Amino acid sequence: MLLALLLSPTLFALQDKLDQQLDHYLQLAADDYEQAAALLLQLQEHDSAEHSIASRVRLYSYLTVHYLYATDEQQTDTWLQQALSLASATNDPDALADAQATEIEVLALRQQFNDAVLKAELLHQQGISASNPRSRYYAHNLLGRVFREDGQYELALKHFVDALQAVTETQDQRTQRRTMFLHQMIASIHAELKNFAQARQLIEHLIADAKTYQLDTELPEYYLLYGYIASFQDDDVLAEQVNLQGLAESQRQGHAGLALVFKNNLGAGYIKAGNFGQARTILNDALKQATDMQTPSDTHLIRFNLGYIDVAEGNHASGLAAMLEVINYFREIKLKTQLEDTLGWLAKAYALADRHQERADTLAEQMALREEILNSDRDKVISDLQSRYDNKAKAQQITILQQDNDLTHQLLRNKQLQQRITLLFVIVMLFGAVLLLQLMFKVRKTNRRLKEANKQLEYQSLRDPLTGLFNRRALQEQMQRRVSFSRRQTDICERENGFLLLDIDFFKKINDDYGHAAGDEVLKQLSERLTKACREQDLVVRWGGEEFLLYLDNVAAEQLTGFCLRILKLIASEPVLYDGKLITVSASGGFIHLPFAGITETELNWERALQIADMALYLSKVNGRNQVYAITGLRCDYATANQALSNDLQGAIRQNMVDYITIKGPPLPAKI
Ligand SMILES: Nc1nc2c(ncn2[C@@H]2O[C@H](COP(=O)(O)OP(=O)(O)OP(=O)(O)O)[C@@H](O)[C@H]2O)c(=O)[nH]1
Repeated sequence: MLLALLLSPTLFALQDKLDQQLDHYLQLAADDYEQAAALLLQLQEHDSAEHSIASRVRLYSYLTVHYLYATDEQQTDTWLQQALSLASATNDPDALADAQATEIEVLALRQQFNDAVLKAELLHQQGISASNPRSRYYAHNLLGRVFREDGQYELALKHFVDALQAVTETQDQRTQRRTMFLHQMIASIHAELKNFAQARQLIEHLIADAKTYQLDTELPEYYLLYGYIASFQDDDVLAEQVNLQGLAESQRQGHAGLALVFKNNLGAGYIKAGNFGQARTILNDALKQATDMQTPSDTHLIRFNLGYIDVAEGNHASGLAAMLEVINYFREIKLKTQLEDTLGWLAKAYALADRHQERADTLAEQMALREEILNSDRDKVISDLQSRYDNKAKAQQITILQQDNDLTHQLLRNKQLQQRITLLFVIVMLFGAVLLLQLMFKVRKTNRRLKEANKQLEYQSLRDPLTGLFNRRALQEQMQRRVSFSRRQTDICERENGFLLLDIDFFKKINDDYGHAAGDEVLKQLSERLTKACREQDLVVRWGGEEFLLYLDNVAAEQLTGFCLRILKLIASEPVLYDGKLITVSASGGFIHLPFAGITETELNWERALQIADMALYLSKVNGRNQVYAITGLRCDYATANQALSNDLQGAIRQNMVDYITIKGPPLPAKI
């Protein structure tokens, strides 16, 4: 084999034949598994005590791992026991390192991770004192991987560095590949510890080395890690570029599975950049491929990412439903690490959909799951340090969301309270307004009633209850108004007002003949007749028992006779009908103008004028009744007539001091 020829002659000299054949086996295993397996089984058959203990233990170790991969448990255990017992019996440090490392590898591959870590820790404490660099490399490499998976990154790093030291002492075909593998491990630890700068430096060297040494087969894995680091460094352009290279490389090498991972990672990158259209295109492509390849885990992951795009593009319900379906799948198959990651994205999706409570719940579930992962030995690998970082941030985020939620609730409660208060206020105001309106109506009504009552009272106080005519008080008020008006007006003398005082003739006899009620009826009917005869501005007053006073507005001297006659006729022409009986009625009157004969009212006021009218009425009575004596003027000056006018009108007439006219009433109808 060309590769074998390149091996160092010095190293060959130190190795026995079995060792050389085992080296050959390793080289074969990298290229042709079948041939390598066949060689190993040959070596098993030809196992003999001639070979060095270390070589034999190495053979048993290789057989153990071979049977382990072939899932032959019994053979695995047999050869492991052989290796262990031979190594411990001889106490050969190389043999011990190989056997113990193999035991750890078996435990790890059988997923007895606790035991693997325990043994690894024992081996670490005990120290690896193998002189053979291959054995040292193998043991340190294995411890590094176990501790890395256990999240004990410092220990892992230490063993990878030791392994690196050991590998530099080996100068064989595998040295380069082993060195690069160790660098890849160290880079991934840096990445997991978020030392992205160092991780990136290492992976960039590795990619360059892979190209230099034409180890292209390693490139897709390197690109995967490189893309991952770039994405975490938010170098999205580089991440996309690297993932595209990785995709091309894995497609070129026919690694369909890896190509699918790159497509998904490219999609995730586009989602991160908010480039949902491009993300959807590549993820749809990946989904088709994943469905064809029947890889449910990838299919679900891609569907999950597509669901997130839906949410981000506003299709909350369908997107969240798709994401939840995937989450349920991860729940079912108990892929805790995947589930934990996806819960983080689901929380983001809930944030986009403004569903804060669900977001808080999801973050809480994610945190609980992370806790569970931390406590579960098998999955501890993927989480730990980062979890511890993130959990704190998540806890804070949950508290903030919870507070946010509480605040929203509080605001909602406040709003509801405010609405209730407003409603209450409106109701109170409405009630108040209604009460106020009612009160206003009541007040108005009361006022109206009061007004009416006042009016009534006023009416009653100024009216005669029997006839409804004004009473003496009304006249007095009218006269007071007249006095105050005349003080302000100068033209008062120009207005010729007049008093016509009327008294029913023989009224006592009417009462006596027809009864008091008949007398009342006469009073009422005459009142109506007088009211009709007068104008609105005139005042018709019941002056006494059977006496009426007409206070007349603006009666000119020439109208006087006509007016008085009309009144006398009104009373006497038509008898009063009462209880089927016709009662003949007449009246006598005395008239005087106010002001009288150009005399000021200060000298001759309305009361004195009325006295004169009363005296004129008396003259009507004594001179035959059914007539009016109107005193129309003076024939002498007032000072001369004053005394006689005060108490003896008859004397004044006799002394020719006054002008007067007599208006005779109509002839009375014959009594029935
Ligand atoms: N029915 C009725 N009679 C009244 C009323 N007021 C006064 N009288 C009566 O009117 C009568 C007036 O009588 P007199 O003063 O003698 O006068 P007269 O009978 O009219 O005689 P002369 O005036 O001289 O024509 C009295 O009998 C009173 O009782 C009243 O409101 N109703």
